[in-house]
Amino acid sequence: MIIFIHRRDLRVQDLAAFEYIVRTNQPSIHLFILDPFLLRKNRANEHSGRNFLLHLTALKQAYEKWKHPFYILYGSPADIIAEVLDHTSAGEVVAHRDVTPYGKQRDRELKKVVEGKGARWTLLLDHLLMDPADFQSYAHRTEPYKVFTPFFNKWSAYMHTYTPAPYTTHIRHLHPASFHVHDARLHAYEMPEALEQTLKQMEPEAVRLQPEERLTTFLDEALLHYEQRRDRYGHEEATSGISRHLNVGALSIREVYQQMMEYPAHSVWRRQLAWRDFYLYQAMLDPFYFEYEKHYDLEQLSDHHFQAWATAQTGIPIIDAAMTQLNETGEMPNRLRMITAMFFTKNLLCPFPLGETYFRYKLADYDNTLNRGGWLWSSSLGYDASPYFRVMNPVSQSQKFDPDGRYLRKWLPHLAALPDRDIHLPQPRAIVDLKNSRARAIEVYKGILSKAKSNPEQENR
Ligand SMILES: Cc1cc2nc3c(=O)[nH]c(=O)nc-3n(C[C@H](O)[C@H](O)[C@H](O)COP(=O)(O)OP(=O)(O)OC[C@H]3O[C@@H](n4cnc5c(N)ncnc54)[C@H](O)[C@@H]3O)c2cc1C
Repeated sequence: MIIFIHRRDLRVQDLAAFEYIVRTNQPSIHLFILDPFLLRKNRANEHSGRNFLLHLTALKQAYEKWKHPFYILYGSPADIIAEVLDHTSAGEVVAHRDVTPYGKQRDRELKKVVEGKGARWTLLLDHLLMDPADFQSYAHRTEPYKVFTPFFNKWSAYMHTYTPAPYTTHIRHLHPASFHVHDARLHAYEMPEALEQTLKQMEPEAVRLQPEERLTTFLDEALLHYEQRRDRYGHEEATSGISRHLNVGALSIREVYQQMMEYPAHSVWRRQLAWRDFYLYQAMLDPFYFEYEKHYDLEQLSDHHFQAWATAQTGIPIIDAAMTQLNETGEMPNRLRMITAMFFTKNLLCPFPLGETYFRYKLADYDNTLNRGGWLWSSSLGYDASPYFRVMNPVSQSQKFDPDGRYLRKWLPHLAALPDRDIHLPQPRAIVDLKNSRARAIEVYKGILSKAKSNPEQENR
């Protein structure tokens, strides 16, 4: 018997693990462990936590539909797996590989516990389009690519040869197994009443999620115009909006890729999927990926303006509109993520990890690896990042990508009456002068980069 632990793979078809289990022809117990560590700081009530719990509710509904038992337990993953192994005859525990520092540490502990009980611990790759190890050998490389364009060229050739087909295994092909969760010791790992209620209340919304429909609608109706419209954030539906489903695994990346390839005008959007693979690949192969800040002296930066930025009180309309959208809905279009992150790190001289952490709670589509990639790029502190002397001007960005101020009027109704000519301009109460702060940022970041304690980019190239 196999125990399968769902993590960021909240769906019931096209999973590497299902394919693996069906080949072993063994019954399987499927469970999800709600880890209190990942729900700390009221995460369940933030957009990122809610998006995850919503999809977990949808997963529970899918299991109910297919009548395969599914257990949601609450507590330390290592403790829970030890108990489940003690209560079942399972000889193997299977999960998909995680790339974050916490995920890797958790999996080391799980491996120890599982092997300590005489069972087998199996980790499978599921959430990238390509297998990084395989890709490295295809590219004849020992070090990971650090620059996107050469990576993308090789990735394109690789994908052409090894097009990732979705797995055809579905939950209905597996043999369900169950165990007695009400045993006194396992009872301790039942979900707290409040969380159970939260999931219950999410049921009607979970039914309406339908990630596949969202993908199909985008491909049918918006893919053709993606290149022209993707930065026009005043126009909704210009981008796919699939990230909130993709990052929790409710959509399979292989399925997305296969469907996209059926449309001739896919090249620009495909490149975005390559950025996703690029960051995930870096996170797996570059030991510095999650600790870039340790290599720089960020002492000249401060959290002085953090509150004003986070609460949309900077007096720069495009920043305040974007932060209002984020705080209210958990969404923010890509161009606005770049602009707000660059404004935060450059004009406001705030350290990027502070903004990165804020996005962690607020973004519905939060993904540790992609969020870090975006913040490293915007702060000019990662590899292949925006150059330190490039500081986007929020006003000209706003004039260029939202010329009629439609987005600003939606999120900042108190400015709605202003004419198009004025609506983009800093308010009299603006907390920084854009020109002076830009000049200061260039000077400060030049210093930070030249005095890097050790240069991860060089060391690791
Ligand atoms: C500071 C900052 C923080 C970010 N944090 C996150 C995050 O936490 N989670 C997240 O999914 N994305 C993040 N991004 C990347 C990007 O903004 C989102 O992926 C995109 O806005 C999602 O919208 P969409 O699904 O409509 O994308 P589309 O434009 O339809 O693109 C399709 C898919 O391609 C991938 N993609 C698109 N742009 C990027 C990019 N720049 N980098 C990596 N992958 C990309 C995503 O998986 C996306 O769903 C961040 C970017 C920045 C600048």
